[in-house]
Order: sequence, then C-alpha cells, then structure tokens
Amino acid sequence: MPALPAAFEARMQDQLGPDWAAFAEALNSPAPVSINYNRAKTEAPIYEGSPVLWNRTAQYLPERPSFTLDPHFHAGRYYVQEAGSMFLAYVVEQLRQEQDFSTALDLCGAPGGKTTVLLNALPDECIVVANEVIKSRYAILRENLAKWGRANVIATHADSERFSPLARWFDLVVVDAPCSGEGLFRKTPGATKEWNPENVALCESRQQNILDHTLPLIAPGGILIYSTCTYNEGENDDQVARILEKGGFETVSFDLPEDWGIMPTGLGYQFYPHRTRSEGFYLAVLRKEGKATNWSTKTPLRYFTKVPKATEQAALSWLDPEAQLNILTTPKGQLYAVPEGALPLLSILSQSLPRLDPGTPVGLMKGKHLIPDHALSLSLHLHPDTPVADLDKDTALDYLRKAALPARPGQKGWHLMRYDGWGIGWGKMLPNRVNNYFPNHLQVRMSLP
Ligand SMILES: C[S@@+](CC[C@H](N)C(=O)[O-])C[C@H]1O[C@@H](n2cnc3c(N)ncnc32)[C@H](O)[C@@H]1O
Repeated sequence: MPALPAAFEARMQDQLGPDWAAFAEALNSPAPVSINYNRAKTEAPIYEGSPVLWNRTAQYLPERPSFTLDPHFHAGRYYVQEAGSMFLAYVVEQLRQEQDFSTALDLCGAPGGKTTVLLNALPDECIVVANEVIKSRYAILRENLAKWGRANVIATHADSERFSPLARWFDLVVVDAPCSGEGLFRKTPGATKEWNPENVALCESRQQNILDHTLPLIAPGGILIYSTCTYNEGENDDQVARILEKGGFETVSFDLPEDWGIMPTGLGYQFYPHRTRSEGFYLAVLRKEGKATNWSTKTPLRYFTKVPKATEQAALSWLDPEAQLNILTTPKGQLYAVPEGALPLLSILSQSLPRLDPGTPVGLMKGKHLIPDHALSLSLHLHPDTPVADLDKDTALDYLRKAALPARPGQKGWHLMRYDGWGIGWGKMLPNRVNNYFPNHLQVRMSLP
C-alpha cells in the first residue's frame, strides 16, 4: 500500500478517532476477492467460498483465481465485484417488499457491476436502462450486459442532462457517482496519486450536477439510490442533505444486523474495510414524495423500425418463442430482440438520446441469412433447438484463445460453442475446420498454466 496523501490521512484520523489504527492496518492487509453469480445462469456456486452477508447470490473466494482462464467467466455466469457494492442487492430486496419496480435507470453504469446486481435483484419484467457517458466505458458496459444475457435492458450512451425528457419515468434510479475513490486505495493503490482536496471538490460539484439532472427523472413514490466508493461527507451525506433541503424526498433506512459492521452515517450507510469484509463504499436511499401513477406514451419510436416479415422470421428462428421478443432494426441493419414492455420507454429514449442499444443484439442479415451477434450466444433467450458444440475446458480455452479447432465431423453450419451448458460464442462448422467467431478484441492472450 503506497503512502496515503497527508490531507486524507489527517481528515480520516479526525473522522475515525480511535478506529484510525484499525483502518490503517486494514488498508495494509490483502483485499478480499468476491464474485456475484448470475442468478439465471448458476443454480449452485461454481467456486468454494463463503457467503457475502448482504447479497445471497454472492461469495467471497479464498484466493483470486485466474478469471481470464475460466470459461464460466466468459459465459457470464458471475461478475467479479467488490463486496460492499453488492449491498445494493440487499437494499433492492428490502424495497421490493414494499413496492414494485417496473422501470429502473442505472445512470452511471460502466463497467456494469451495479447493473448486474440490479438485474439479479429486480424482477425479469422490470426494464433496466443502463447508461454510460464515456464511449470506451460504454463498450465495456455492453460487453458485461451481453454476458448477463437479459433482454430486459436498454443500454444508453449519454450525459445525465440528456435524460430530461424522461421526467418521472423511473421507479428506481441508481446514481453510482464518479467520485474521489478513497474507498479503493487498498484495491487500486494508484488511486492515491490522483487524490487531492481540489479533486474531491471537483467530484462534489460533478455529483451535484448529476443529481440535479436525476431528481426529476424519478416517478412520484419512486426511489433514488445514491452511492460512491469514498469516505468524505462532502461527497456522501452532504449530497443527500442537499436533496432533502430542496424538498420532495425523504431518506429510507434499514434495520441492519449489527454484526454486518455497516456504519449508519445519519443519512446513509458507510462500509469501512476494518469493519466489513469490503473496500470503502457509501450508499443512501431516498424516496420521492407522491403516489405512483400509471404512465403511457404515444411518442413514436425513432431510429429503430420493425423489419420485413422474412427478416423477422429469420431472426426469430434463433430466439426462444416463449420470450415473445420483438425484432427491431437500425438503419444499418443491426437487429435487436426487444421485450414488448420495453417499447414505450425505448420510444421516449429514442427521441432524445444519441446512442442506444435495446434488448439483445441479434445480428446482421447477409442475404437471406443471419450472421449472429456474439451477444446472442450469451443470451438467455436463445432458441432451445440451436445446434450446440459442447467443449471440454481445454477446448473451450483454445476457442477463447482463437486457436485452430479440429473439424467436428457430422456437424455443419452455425453452432453455439458451449462450456458446462452455457454459451461462450459462435463457431461455424466446415468440413475441414471450425471457423471461430469469438470476437478478436476479447481474445484470451494469457498463456495456459
Ligand atoms: C463509479 S463509476 C460507476 C461504476 C458502475 N456503477 C459499476 O458498478 O460498475 C461512475 C461512472 O459515471 C460515469 N460518469 C461520469 N460523469 C457522468 C455524467 N455526467 N453522467 C453520467 N455518468 C457519468 C463515469 O464515466 C463512470 O463510468
């Protein structure tokens, strides 16, 4: 652990009082490794491990395995995530006992940790909009969403201010705000170099700006979950206090078991590495005043259109009929499979946002045939009759490394390359070889042990 910035150290000594020594010691101990299983792809844990108290689908692992060399990881059967962040699962589970959620927005989404927790914790009918403003991070968010395999998601790439036409549309908004990252000093030692009081102040004003755009988006009676991975009041409770001062919101509190070690801060909850098996994390929950009302829209869909019957049939032949997905196309011919319930929200989003990717990317038509998207191989809604090639671990790793695979006599055309029952990509069987369609940019370059 590199030296802590002096101003940070002084402030934390003041904030923690007698707890400072234990906190400093924890920062010098190894960071725990934790994963969250994809509830739709994993019935029983894949690894030996111990439970994360606030998320029933998560697990601590005794040591860090090579996730890159685990085909389960590429199949999207789990997401590697800091344990404190998964408190979101507990909070959503508690909130669901009192209210329903049919639309959710994860405004600061990449790389996708919170979105995957939300998709696990919310019902499958809830439409989750996962947004990320930075282009390179948006690409990573989409890859992680593809691995999670759900169609009830709309990925968007926009700044928070672009959402203003969606006033009062969301039952739940999560703002996992860009922050000074004090809680990541142990896990990402480089973060200490970027820390300084000026940057903390910059983060505060950025958070205020994002929150100001966010508050109108929440439906009456709806929920705002605000979180950061930092410790200072200015980025945490003070932001919540500002919202309360404006009026129209109240905080929601939870009865947490004391032995979880999570510290109430007055307006939210703080994770400290010397009290919980996690990094630093802060989360607060607010409810907007008012009663939920049903909404509807006559706004037409922009940019996306329905497809000719033949294209629709070709695309649907790859999808589970039970999922009842609609096929939409972009002007460039990229096909998406979208649940009916996502169409109203998609229509409004399509009017105001520059880039969005709804549901499951299906692929592109080439003549009469579909070239399937990599995301389709990871989808939970693939047609049950899709031809499959089951691979053992070594062959799965060869596939992921894009090594040549031997021909598979008797198999012809597109096949789902599967490991342990779950798709990891596409292969096209030819008489003398297998064409490997695993995306080049995801290719595993690590050598085998
Ligand atoms: C803490 S990270 C989010 C981590 C993510 N929620 C997860 O759990 O994996 C904050 C994200 O907010 C994004 N961001 C920064 N400014 C933003 C803005 N004005 N509107 C929306 N997102 C923004 C950053 O690019 C960054 O990806």
